[in-house]
Amino acid sequence: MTSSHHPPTDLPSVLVTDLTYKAGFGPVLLENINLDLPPGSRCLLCGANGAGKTTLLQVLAGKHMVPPSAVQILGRPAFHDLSLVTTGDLGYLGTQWRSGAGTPGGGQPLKGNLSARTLIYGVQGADPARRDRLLRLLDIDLEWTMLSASDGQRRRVQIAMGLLLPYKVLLLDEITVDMDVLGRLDLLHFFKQECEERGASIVYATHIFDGLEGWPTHLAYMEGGKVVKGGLWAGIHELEGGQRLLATVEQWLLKEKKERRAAMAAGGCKQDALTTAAKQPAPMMPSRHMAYFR
Ligand SMILES: Nc1ncnc2c1ncn2[C@@H]1O[C@H](COP(=O)(O)OP(=O)(O)OP(=O)(O)O)[C@@H](O)[C@H]1O
Repeated sequence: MTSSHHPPTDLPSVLVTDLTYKAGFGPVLLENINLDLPPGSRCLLCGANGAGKTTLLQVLAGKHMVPPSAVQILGRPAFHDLSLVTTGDLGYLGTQWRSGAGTPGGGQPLKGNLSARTLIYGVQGADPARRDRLLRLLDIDLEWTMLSASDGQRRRVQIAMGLLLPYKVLLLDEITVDMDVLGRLDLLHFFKQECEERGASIVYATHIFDGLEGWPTHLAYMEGGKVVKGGLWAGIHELEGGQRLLATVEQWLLKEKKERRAAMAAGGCKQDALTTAAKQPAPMMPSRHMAYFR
């Protein structure tokens, strides 16, 4: 099946509506998130460690079940419409090596000492010109083997595999972290071209802001599972007048840290009570099932 089954429309590339998500019986990890990214968007997803960026990207990638109306990618429900992945329309590149590189649904660890050539030429349906362009861009030696390549070299091969098919929506989770500065800037430039020339959309989670000035069209800043600042880049008043991105995000993070510490100090007595309760012996439970929760 090819993406020609889905003719171009004016639909948003990514539409998230009142998304709240919790993992099984666990805590709420994402709360009341709204996001509307038209074709051609480049959205910078940022926030402190544990803010929920990876969780949100994984939900957008269709890895977790949410109501079809909560997350629509190209007008199709992210979890329920498998064709998003099988056509290559939706790509996901995370920090782990995934068997279906660049696509959700993988997750097997890399096994065997495969060469870059085997991996890259193994991606079915890739356009040879696009493949050559990516090999040049990422400066890949096809003779690299994955067990002897460096982290950055392995990452380059992974990125190339993930980009071989011309995605319409690409989700990136900290993928440039092991790359040298030149490789990183070249890649950012390539992504910008893809959005401007093909109308692709990218959501990019990162803590590295070097070279990002002028790159994003949208921002989503997360705190505790919520998007607390977001929308069109031009509409974010703190970033007006050439204010540096790093300095601005640093201020937001500092403010959040102070508020979190103040809340913890205020909740000290409550915490003590919880700790005391936790130290009590677990009650006897009559069934094996309930014993599981002790
Ligand atoms: N399956 C799960 N069950 C319970 N809690 C989880 C689960 N997955 C993630 N979390 C918690 O959700 C929160 C958000 O995690 P997430 O990995 O999305 O953060 P992040 O913003 O990507 O962080 P970082 O910048 O460190 O990569 C964390 O507190 C994490 O411990």
